[in-house]
Amino acid sequence: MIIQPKTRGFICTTAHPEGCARQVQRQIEYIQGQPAIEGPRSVLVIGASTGYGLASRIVASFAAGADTIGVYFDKAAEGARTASAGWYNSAAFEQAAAEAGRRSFSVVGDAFSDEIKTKTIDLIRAELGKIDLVVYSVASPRRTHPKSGETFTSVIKPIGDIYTNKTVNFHSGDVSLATIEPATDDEIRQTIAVMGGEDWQMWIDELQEAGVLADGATTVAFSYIGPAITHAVYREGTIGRAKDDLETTAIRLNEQLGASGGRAFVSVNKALVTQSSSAIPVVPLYISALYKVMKEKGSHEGCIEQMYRLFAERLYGADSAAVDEKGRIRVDDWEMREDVQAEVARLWAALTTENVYELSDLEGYRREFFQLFGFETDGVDYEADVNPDVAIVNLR
Ligand SMILES: NC(=O)c1ccc[n+]([C@@H]2O[C@H](COP(=O)([O-])OP(=O)(O)OC[C@H]3O[C@@H](n4cnc5c(N)ncnc54)[C@H](O)[C@@H]3O)[C@@H](O)[C@H]2O)c1
Repeated sequence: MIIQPKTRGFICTTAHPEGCARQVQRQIEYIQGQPAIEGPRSVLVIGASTGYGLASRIVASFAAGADTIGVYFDKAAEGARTASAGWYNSAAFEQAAAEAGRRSFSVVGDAFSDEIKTKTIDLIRAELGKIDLVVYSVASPRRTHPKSGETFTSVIKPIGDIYTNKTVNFHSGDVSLATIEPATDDEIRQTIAVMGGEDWQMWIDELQEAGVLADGATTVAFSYIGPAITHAVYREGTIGRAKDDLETTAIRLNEQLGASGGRAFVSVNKALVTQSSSAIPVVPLYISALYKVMKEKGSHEGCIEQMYRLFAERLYGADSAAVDEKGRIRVDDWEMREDVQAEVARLWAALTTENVYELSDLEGYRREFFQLFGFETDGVDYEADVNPDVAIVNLR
């Protein structure tokens, strides 16, 4: 079939297998051009099919030469529906890993469930023995609690006061004011239940109890802080409360794993175009302004560059002890540089519908958004007939 993008708001409901494969290949080639990392040998990535999770899996496999298991929630093609981007990404990753002689396995299903945890543990036992790095990179709008059965929905809202700021429709370029009502206490509770640390803690507990975590194992999950412009809707809003909970979980896990020489970290990453970040009001316009400034300064990074730096310099490098006052790794350091933020703030104040393509990299944002789904990728013939039905080798 001929696959074209179909968008609904900030969601693209189709994905292109060849375009996704090329995006994965581009990330692998970037890693192959970097020095190898003396790092983990057996890696579990939870939330491994897109964004930061996929990039960390590529780094583990192609820079450190590790065996990997990826857990993710993606759908195969069915009838007239294409598979999701994460499915095609993972198919391409598994294929490339197999060709490079790396061992890798995919577990597709709900990482929040007991069933997928048990399945993953059985797979580790059967194939890898023990894991020495667990990357937790799940981003989801919903979670069903495995014990109580309650389904929680996360919201992205301010806390306390109504919040108004600029936002952009990145398809049309319209800059307008978004006004968001504050969250209720129950919405805060539910957002923490989805995006906080409880599920990460459950994974580590269950891996440890099953005896499949190596002594000295490391685990890392991802957080975000960002500038004052986004604080009300992000760090001081509902999602920020969830990140506070994730960061508290890291401190607890660090003690828990520390008993056998292990470590747990939160890494604060840069704001980037991913399926999750495109759903947050205000943030896409901020990212567009940030990209403009960081590209001009030559310090722009995507997921793969961020994850390479995290592994090479922080988790397994000379700077492994470099954490902030709250024990967090900061690979958002270049984003948060004073000169970068001063320039972003200057642009932010001036941004309007009339000048948005000039003062920000909205065109780059829009293109990267479509590239997440395998569209607008160089070298792909989008008029050609493609088979949407792509198998994942090593799917368990
Ligand atoms: N994108 C950013 O700007 C940014 C910045 C800093 C930190 N982060 C954090 O990084 C982490 C990953 O975010 P991302 O932007 O890479 O998101 P993403 O949407 O690209 O990836 C999310 C991953 O989670 C998986 N997933 C979702 N629900 C699942 C479930 N129930 N079971 C199994 N897998 C599931 C998806 O399949 C996908 O692999 C999040 O904690 C996010 O807050 C993101």
